[in-house]
Amino acid sequence: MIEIKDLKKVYNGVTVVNVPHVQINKGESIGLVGNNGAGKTTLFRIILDLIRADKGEVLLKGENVAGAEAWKNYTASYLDEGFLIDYLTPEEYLYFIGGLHQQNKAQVDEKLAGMAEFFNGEIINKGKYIRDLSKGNQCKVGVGACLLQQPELLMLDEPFANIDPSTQFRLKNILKDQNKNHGATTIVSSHDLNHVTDVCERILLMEKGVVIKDIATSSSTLSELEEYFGVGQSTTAYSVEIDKEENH
Ligand SMILES: Nc1ncnc2c1ncn2[C@@H]1O[C@H](COP(=O)(O)OP(=O)(O)OP(=O)(O)O)[C@@H](O)[C@H]1O
Repeated sequence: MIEIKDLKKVYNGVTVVNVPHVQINKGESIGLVGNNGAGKTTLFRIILDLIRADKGEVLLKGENVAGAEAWKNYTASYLDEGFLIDYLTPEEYLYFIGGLHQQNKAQVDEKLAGMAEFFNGEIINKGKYIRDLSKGNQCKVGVGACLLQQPELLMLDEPFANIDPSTQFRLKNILKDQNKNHGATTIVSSHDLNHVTDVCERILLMEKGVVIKDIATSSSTLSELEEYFGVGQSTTAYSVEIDKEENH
């Protein structure tokens, strides 16, 4: 489905993406993790032809995304609020997106009805413009717009970051459903290792632009990632410091 070949992106003399080769097969669920500045969003942007690489290429179904159009028909993504149209209400925006995919109002309404739980009564017919929604509710609109498109490839950049725990739970079920029941290939970046290992069968770990680990998710993946990020370690060190201070 996706082949990344010899990809490099350089900003101000610093290589921020450097991926010699990664192949993602149809139907895979990919989690992209890595510390701040690791290059996750830049990689997403190159895959979506929002920015151009300095070297190399990204092929979707064998076609270089840079300059091609066909991939836009089967790819849906939400990276940030820049994907939305601020002066529209959510329903105006969602009808607009549905229209781009040859769906009439009734067809969009039917799909939106299926998203009612995910929207949690905060999105549709609330008399608010997208610009006035909270970041989390804007994210729901963006994800909703993706789902309307019934994409073969769904890409979400840090979708769990601003949404509440109930919505996180619902989004995880949506992602699993898209992947298992609709055959979608999903790529989700996240700093939440629990969510990403719960939802994704394969984890790509980026550091300084390089994919340094490519792991098939297993029962040990979460602890392996926690160890890499030093989550357990730093928590323990911090507790020891507190214990020391409390004993003085
Ligand atoms: N337009 C730009 N100009 C200069 N440097 C940039 C630009 N866009 C990204 N970078 C740099 O590229 C590197 C990778 O950034 P990127 O946003 O892809 O990381 P990330 O893994 O998504 O980080 P985060 O987890 O913080 O969202 C960073 O050092 C960033 O400062």
